[in-house]
Amino acid sequence: MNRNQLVKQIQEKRSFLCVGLDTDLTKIPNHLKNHPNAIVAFNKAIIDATKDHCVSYKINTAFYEAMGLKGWAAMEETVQYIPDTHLKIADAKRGDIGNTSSQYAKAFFETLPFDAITVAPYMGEDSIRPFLEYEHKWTIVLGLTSNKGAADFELQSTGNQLLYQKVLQTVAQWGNPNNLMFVVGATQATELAIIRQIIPDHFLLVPGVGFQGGSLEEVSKYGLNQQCGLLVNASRAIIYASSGENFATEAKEIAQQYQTEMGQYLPM
Ligand SMILES: O=C(O)c1cc(=O)[nH]c(=O)n1[C@@H]1O[C@H](COP(=O)(O)O)[C@@H](O)[C@H]1O
Repeated sequence: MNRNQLVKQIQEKRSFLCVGLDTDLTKIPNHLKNHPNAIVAFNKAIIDATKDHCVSYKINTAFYEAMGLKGWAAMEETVQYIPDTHLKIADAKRGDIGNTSSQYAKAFFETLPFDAITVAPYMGEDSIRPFLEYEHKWTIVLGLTSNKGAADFELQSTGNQLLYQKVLQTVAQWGNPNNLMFVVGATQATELAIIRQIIPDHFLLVPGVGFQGGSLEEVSKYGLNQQCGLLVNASRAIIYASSGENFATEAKEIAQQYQTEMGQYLPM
């Protein structure tokens, strides 16, 4: 999916919501737990219920990898079920020497039909290049993350800027706003004004609203650009909105609430 297609989806739906499929067998409703393909049944119901209110789905691969072969199969079936109108993100946080990153890129962009993958920048340019070589695919590099540990490295000073700012500035030169996004945690909304000075045009993937306490209003205030430029992710707040048989209806309700609020903030 290219940038124009993504922006068109956002305009049409008046939503920049990304639903996170962090599906955990221990947290899905009891009535589904004995289903022979429980994770997929849960994900399909969530996708059916929320697809009109979001423009993207993010599959956090850890939740699937933790289940071994069955989990990997569930991930494959889930990503194939996501409509092509929606940006399909593999939240895999990969990155290794170039030779190995090429295999990660192949796994998620060729073997699996993802549009985007999250990547850690620590190993530098050659670890990120193989992902950027794919046309119409997106590399989403960790910038300023939502967790407490962001203070350990990302927020440390390196001369006249913070480390995460150096990452944004440097990585932005390796790609362009059509194939590169950055992760910025919603809990870091006040930094967004500075971030927009460094990368005014790029899309940002912003997790951390809902359970982690980030504010959609703040994120929108400081993070929106003329083409929206934001994908705000919520996982647990949506998919576990209810642990009862009405889980999909409740998920839809929360997704719709996000959509309505986003519509009020969108500049276009
Ligand atoms: O890359 C991510 O998606 C990510 C980066 C970050 O800084 N913080 C963060 O929470 N995430 C992911 O975003 C999702 C947040 O989930 P909820 O807190 O349940 O909405 C999880 O899949 C996290 O792994």
